[in-house]
Amino acid sequence: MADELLTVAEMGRADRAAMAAGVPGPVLMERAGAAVAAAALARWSPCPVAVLCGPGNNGGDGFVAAHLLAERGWPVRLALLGEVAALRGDAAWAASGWTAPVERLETGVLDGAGLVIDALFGAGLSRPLDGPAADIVGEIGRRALPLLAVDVPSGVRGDDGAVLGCAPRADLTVTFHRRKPAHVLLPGRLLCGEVVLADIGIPDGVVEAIAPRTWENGPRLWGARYPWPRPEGHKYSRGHALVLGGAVMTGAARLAARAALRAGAGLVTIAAPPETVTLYALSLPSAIVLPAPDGAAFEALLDDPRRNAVLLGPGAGPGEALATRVLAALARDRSGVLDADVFTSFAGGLEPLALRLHDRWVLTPHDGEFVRLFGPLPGSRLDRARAAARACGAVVLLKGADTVVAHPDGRAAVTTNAPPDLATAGSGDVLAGLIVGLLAQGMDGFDAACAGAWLHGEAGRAVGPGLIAEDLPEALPAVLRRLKADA
Ligand SMILES: NC(=O)C1=CN([C@@H]2O[C@H](COP(=O)(O)OP(=O)(O)OC[C@H]3O[C@@H](n4cnc5c(N)ncnc54)[C@H](O)[C@@H]3O)[C@@H](O)[C@H]2O)[C@H](O)CC1
Ligand SMILES: [K+]
Repeated sequence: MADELLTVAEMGRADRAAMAAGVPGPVLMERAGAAVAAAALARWSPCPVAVLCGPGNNGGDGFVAAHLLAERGWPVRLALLGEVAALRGDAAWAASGWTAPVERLETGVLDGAGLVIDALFGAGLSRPLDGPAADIVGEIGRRALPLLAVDVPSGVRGDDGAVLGCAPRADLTVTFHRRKPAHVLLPGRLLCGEVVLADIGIPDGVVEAIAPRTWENGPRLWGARYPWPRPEGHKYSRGHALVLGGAVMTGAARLAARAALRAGAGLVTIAAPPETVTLYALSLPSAIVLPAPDGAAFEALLDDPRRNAVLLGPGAGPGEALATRVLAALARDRSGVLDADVFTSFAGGLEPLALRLHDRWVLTPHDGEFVRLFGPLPGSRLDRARAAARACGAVVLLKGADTVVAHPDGRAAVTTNAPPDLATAGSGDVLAGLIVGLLAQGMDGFDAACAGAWLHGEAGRAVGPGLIAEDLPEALPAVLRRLKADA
């Protein structure tokens, strides 16, 4: 599938499994270095190159790439952090193939360079850059030199994309066999630039044996289960979403309801305060709008099992009334989405939710709402979303430029297609609507959250700068046409 994301430890297992399967380490390194050289040849015209090698196998890749570029007539200078004699294993083997001078790692090696190849640290980074490594990274930035990073930009932590101390901004990063979280989570993703994934001959069966639990979000993950309308279908077979409408912030539920319809829900009902029924009805002819003056009226709407998916939160106003409606929805066998004001209504009191939630429910907090409900959990966004999903029993979609979807069973997907234009009022309401619309059609919680997040990103890219939330549902038909064409 190649959308799996391997942790640094899993990548090490893959390397070892490949060697156990008869692919020697030097062959892996030779192929890695060749992929680096090929990427440089493809992207840049011949120019003086400064190859910066670290003391481990990342440096080994650099030695191989330097040798291959020099063979193609590129002027190459190579600088090493540490001594050649200190190199071990595959890196020592790679260095033996470099017969030109090995310079000390100092900023002077950058003089006249048109390209820098950063082979200082990769999977073995274990602490913030310091000393000569930090100095030369700073100088590369000051000189704004084009940079090709080997595996990851040095200083970026493979498992979460965090920057330890400092790290250069790469134009291109060549990584091997499978991408790591650092290539999709921020800030790592931004520092990597374009990521080239190179096959270094690790047998595919190796990944199956590792059975990774993290993917980059995309149609290959859930497309086979996308609920396309069937010829024999009708609106009642495409589910019925119930959206709780607010009395004041009516736009949120209207955006969500429209998005749910665009996502393909057969019917959408907005449960509205009586005084707002006309407003909702006028703005959404295809939605059913029913008055729900109190909790009992809302529960009466919930009691109809055809209303199989429920969205609560957007524009509902935090407090006891919303909490009561949420618990009423959870008391019935429904799927649904909890968003926005729900997290304030249950701030610090996850227990009542966790007792009733299951994995056909999706929570869609942004960072602030996440902390309000789950507290300041440690670790990366992947770690935190996973911990929250495990704690509450529902799928947790932690919104951001690198939205993470996590299932209570440990699966997680990172979404990388969201443009910054999506950071606008109402965008989250549309996302919640997309997800409840997909749930209504029978997608499971993890698939619906992943597909919703991806469609949301694609709609955002389709509209682009100047985007307002109202544009997003309208952009969906074109996105779905492309999704269907590519299926
Ligand atoms: N067969 C394989 O495993 C392949 C690996 N590939 C490349 O190898 C690197 C991983 O190499 P490794 O030796 O494990 O670590 P690094 O080269 O990333 O780090 C070297 C070494 O540096 C020390 N160190 C860590 N952090 C710092 C720091 N901040 N300052 C100074 N020194 C530091 C630590 O001791 C590390 O061990 C992987 O990224 C690939 O590029 C091949 O490409 C494929 C086969
Ligand atoms: K590197």
